[in-house]
Amino acid sequence: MIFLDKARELEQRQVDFVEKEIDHQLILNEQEYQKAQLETSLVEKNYGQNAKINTFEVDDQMETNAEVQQQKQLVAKNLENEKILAQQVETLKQLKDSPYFGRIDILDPGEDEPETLYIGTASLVDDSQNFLIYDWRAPISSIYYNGTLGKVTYETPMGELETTLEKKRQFTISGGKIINMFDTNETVGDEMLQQVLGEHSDEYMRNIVATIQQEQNDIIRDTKHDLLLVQGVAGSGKTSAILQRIAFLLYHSRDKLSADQIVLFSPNLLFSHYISEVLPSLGERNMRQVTLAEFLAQRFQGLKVETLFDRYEKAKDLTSLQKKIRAQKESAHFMAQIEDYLKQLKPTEICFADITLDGGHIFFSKEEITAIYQDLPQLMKPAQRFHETKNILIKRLNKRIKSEAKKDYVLAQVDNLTDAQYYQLLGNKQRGRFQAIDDETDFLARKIVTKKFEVIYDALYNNYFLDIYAQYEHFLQQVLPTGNASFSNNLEYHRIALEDCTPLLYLRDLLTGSGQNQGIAHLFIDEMQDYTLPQLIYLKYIFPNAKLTLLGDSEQALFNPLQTPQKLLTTLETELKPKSSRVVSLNTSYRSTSQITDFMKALLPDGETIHSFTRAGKLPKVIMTETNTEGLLSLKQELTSLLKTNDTVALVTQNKEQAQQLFEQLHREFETNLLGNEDRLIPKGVVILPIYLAKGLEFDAVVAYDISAKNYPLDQLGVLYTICSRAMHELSLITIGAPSPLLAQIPNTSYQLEKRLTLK
Ligand SMILES: Nc1ncnc2c1ncn2[C@@H]1O[C@H](COP(=O)(O)OP(=O)(O)OP(=O)(O)O)[C@@H](O)[C@H]1O
Repeated sequence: MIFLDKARELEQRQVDFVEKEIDHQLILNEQEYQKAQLETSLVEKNYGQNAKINTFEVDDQMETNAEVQQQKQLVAKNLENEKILAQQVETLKQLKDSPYFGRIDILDPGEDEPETLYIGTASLVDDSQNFLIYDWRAPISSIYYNGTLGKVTYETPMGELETTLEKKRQFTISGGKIINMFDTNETVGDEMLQQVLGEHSDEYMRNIVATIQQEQNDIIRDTKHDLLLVQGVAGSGKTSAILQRIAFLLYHSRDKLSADQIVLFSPNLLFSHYISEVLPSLGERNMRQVTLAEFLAQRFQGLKVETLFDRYEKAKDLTSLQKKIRAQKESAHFMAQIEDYLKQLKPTEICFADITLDGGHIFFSKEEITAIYQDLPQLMKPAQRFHETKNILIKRLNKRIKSEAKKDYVLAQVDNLTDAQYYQLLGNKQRGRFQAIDDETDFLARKIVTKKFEVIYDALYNNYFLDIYAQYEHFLQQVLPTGNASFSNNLEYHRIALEDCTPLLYLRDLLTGSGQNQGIAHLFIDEMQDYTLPQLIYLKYIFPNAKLTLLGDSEQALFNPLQTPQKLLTTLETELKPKSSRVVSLNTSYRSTSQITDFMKALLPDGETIHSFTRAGKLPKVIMTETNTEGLLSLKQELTSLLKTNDTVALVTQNKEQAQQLFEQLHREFETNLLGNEDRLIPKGVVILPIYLAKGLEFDAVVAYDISAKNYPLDQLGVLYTICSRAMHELSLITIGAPSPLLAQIPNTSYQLEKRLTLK
């Protein structure tokens, strides 16, 4: 005990010492920051004055332009500098509160004395280049996450190194004071994790760097594979792992990779907001984030794109023929059929469209465009041929601009230009500096005509001379005639079904050679079980240089059938053709108490593979009622009781309709928030939301209502499992009438049963 107190005292002294250094660096940084701010404002002021210089005389104008450009560059450089300093100040402030969370003592081969290293969210180096804190992403820090005491190895850019881990210590430091510390031989000890997981849910997800588990560390630090498939049970830290992985990748390829080259497809806007603070808390900029709905809406402007949620809501009303058609459109084979279709497509079958000028006057007719395409060598690929057709059309447009510019009406317009219009059209050119006066007139006349024909250029640029909808219909008529009616019908009402979106885009992009983004280096897809193979194939196609990290849990599949991780990997290897791939399974659920995890496990036929993390809580409750009135009364009582000890209580429903109904029934008595598609914030108190909006989220307590045989037949397993797995500390299920058969397989020791019987 005395020894422990002594050790703690020594460690607190070390913390104090580091804090002093942080204070010192903070003062210096803040001074630098203020200096940089002052410099920027001086340059800006100077820039403002220069910009006011008389620009009527041509020479003055040239001089001013050059000076202004120089000033502009200076401002940009200063602002960049300011941004870096501001970021450093921010990092130092974060370190000041909690400088580090780990310590390792290592003895390198040939050394007599072990070296002590402290590990935190960022590195801290003193004036003599001594590392007072090592960034958690540094190669040596991997020992903290992976190693148990004794001989260990770690990867460095120069290859694998060996050392001996003599001590591993974990800390909780807050406000510069050690709250808790202990030595451990485990990878990262349970005690600290229990403490973190026992806390209440927050508006934002937190980073997990202090307690990353070994199997999560494997995902975070994997730089070898082009396709990393993570299949993890609910709450196993998939989302957490990818966010730390992004921070890791940014750190490791600092000079080659920027946050803009990373795209994360997230399940909904609530989730996007929920995870938005993790990277900034690690001193990194956020990656680009998009939902599939946003991505598609951008590409189908003017059409209402069916969302995953619409698809889910209407799934129950589909006829068996509709289901069959949808399954065909959602198969990888369908994408292959598009490729085959294009290989044998005749030029006359390409659905070119007229390009018209305002007022409907045909500028390039579809016959003219078809003829151009037809005359090009047959050996060319469709995309090349299309591209060449476009080039020829642009050349013809330029020729037309040239000849049109000579017409009298245009020359008359040049004569009538005001001074301001004249200078605006001249742009960077200097008045009176053309070789001949006619050149200047010709230049201006062409500018006027170019402006007039801008719509034609836009149409060419955007490939509007291809009627892609007609083309897709033509394709459907050839390969899946039964699938054409619904597509055409939707189009008439300016709608498009989700299953038609990616095949249509793929057809368009292959035909026109457009749509690809070579600059994206990493593509992350969360909740990948909700994506169809054509969607994944298309995303891989448009981001050809991106390494893929796909995360999912097939048990939480709301839309697609279950698949084992290995089978899924084989399918993805065939369809996405990565150079190297790896599947990682995460089987421990960290989110929920062990009682809730055990309950969820029992729901699943193969649930024994799930491990619950040892965090104790109350048994989940199953409240059985017989009538709607009784069910509602029990629900109100349960919410009241849960609100006493939980910040956020979520009533998660199967669909939007149920959520709306419950909101109507509750909002007069409870401060209740009904969450919809466009919501970004999760308020405290009672929130009501359909399951597809709760994907990826977690709440202190979850209530599932009316878990009756009618609402939850056996095929609703994925939905019920996902609802239950959103709960961190408490879970209650209320049944009305005959309970769902899904509850039958749960041993009655796994929950607390309450029966509310009607007194007749
Ligand atoms: N190593 C860890 N240390 C601390 N907390 C962790 C760790 N791993 C996971 N958690 C916590 O467990 C919860 C679930 O994590 P996360 O949301 O990343 O899991 P998930 O696998 O994406 O879940 P789901 O698929 O159910 O949405 C979060 O609160 C997260 O902070």
